[in-house]
Amino acid sequence: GRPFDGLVHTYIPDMDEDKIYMDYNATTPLEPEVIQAITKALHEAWGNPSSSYTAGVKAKAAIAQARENVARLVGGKPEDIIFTSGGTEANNLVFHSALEAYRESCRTAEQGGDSHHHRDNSRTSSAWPRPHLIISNVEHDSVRLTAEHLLKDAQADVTLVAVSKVTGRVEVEDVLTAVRPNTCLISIMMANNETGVMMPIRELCQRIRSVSGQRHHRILLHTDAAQAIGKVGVDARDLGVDYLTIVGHKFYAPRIGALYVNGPGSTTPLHPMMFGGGQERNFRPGYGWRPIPNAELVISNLPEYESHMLDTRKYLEERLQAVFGKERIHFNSHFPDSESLPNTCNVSILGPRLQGRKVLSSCRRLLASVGAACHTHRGDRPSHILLSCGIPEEVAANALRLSVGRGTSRADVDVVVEDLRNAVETLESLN
Ligand SMILES: O=C(O)CC[SeH]
Repeated sequence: GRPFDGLVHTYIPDMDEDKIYMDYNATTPLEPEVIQAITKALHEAWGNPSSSYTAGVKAKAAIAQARENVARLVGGKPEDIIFTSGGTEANNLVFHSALEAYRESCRTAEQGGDSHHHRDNSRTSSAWPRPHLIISNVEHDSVRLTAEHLLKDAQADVTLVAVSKVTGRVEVEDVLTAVRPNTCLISIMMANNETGVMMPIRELCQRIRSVSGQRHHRILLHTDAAQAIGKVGVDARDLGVDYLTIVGHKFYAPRIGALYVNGPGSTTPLHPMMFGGGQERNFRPGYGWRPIPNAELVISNLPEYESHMLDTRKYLEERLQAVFGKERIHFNSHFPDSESLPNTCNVSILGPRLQGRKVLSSCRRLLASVGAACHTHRGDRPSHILLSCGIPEEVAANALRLSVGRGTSRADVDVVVEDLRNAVETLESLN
């Protein structure tokens, strides 16, 4: 791969030498140490972890080590970590568990002799209101579409709390206003994948817990931390969440996921969506890849990663304004009153011929996106996330999402800005 700046041993495998990757919010390459650890595990720890002979014992030990690594990464205990196939499964498991917990609390109330609620083993007796879910209007599709499905399937009522067009984030008061007696889950992402804006999760959890005492139905709290881990500190217990979603392929690990649950099945409800061979204490049976050996890399290097990515992103923004002029550059990820991820620059180069996809396809070296990778099917429509944040349509249409990584250098930024300048010149010279 290309030489890097020496900060970390990161390289971009299998990529043309002259390409510059700036789409780290979409996915990250694996660290060499991770590839080595996986290769080692494939050679030595291939056994069934339930088997008592060496290969099985080694496999079980590898999983235990990965679980401990992930627990340290998010400030939990190893028993709080449930491995999943990815972030989507982890998010779905949260919604499934929250609805099951709500139904159980309804049945418990009925069994308490509450006569006017007739006994009914259907999912929720008609006497009880449907469970109510609260999410934001800028969530990842694995949260938004899960909630949408439950609404369409008449399994739950859903409120999408709109982010503020001033701060780009969900405001705690607006979430509190949306709470109902039948609210059973609030799921708000820790940081948005397109704007990089961080949500006030800690304050939200504190305020919700302060009102939960007098309620019949517990409000469970979840945050999808996929975009935050590896970029900023993530401490589930400090945040005060019941669930926290972890995704490996956003911090140079394999494409697997995990769910932090504060005391799964005891302090916090967790109900399996699948049944089988007992893996993951039956919360999530079935074998999948476990190794996230590079948690130590994040734990010991996070301050350097974070400051390097912030420095690189700020340099990128300076160079964009220097080359295109401040009046032609609109930063869609600048919300002065909000915290944001260190690595994310969502920018529009203003002009009638400079739609994001056109500009990117005219670039020779830059590899980036106009928004979430899973929204590519939306064609040229501006990102609904940017529109929800109050970005005008003609500005959102020109959005480029530039997300830098641990190994992105200032030299890479210079190449990318020059590439963008050439692309814009070409597009504006077309008659
Ligand atoms: O934002 C991205 O590209 C990753 C989630 Se689809």
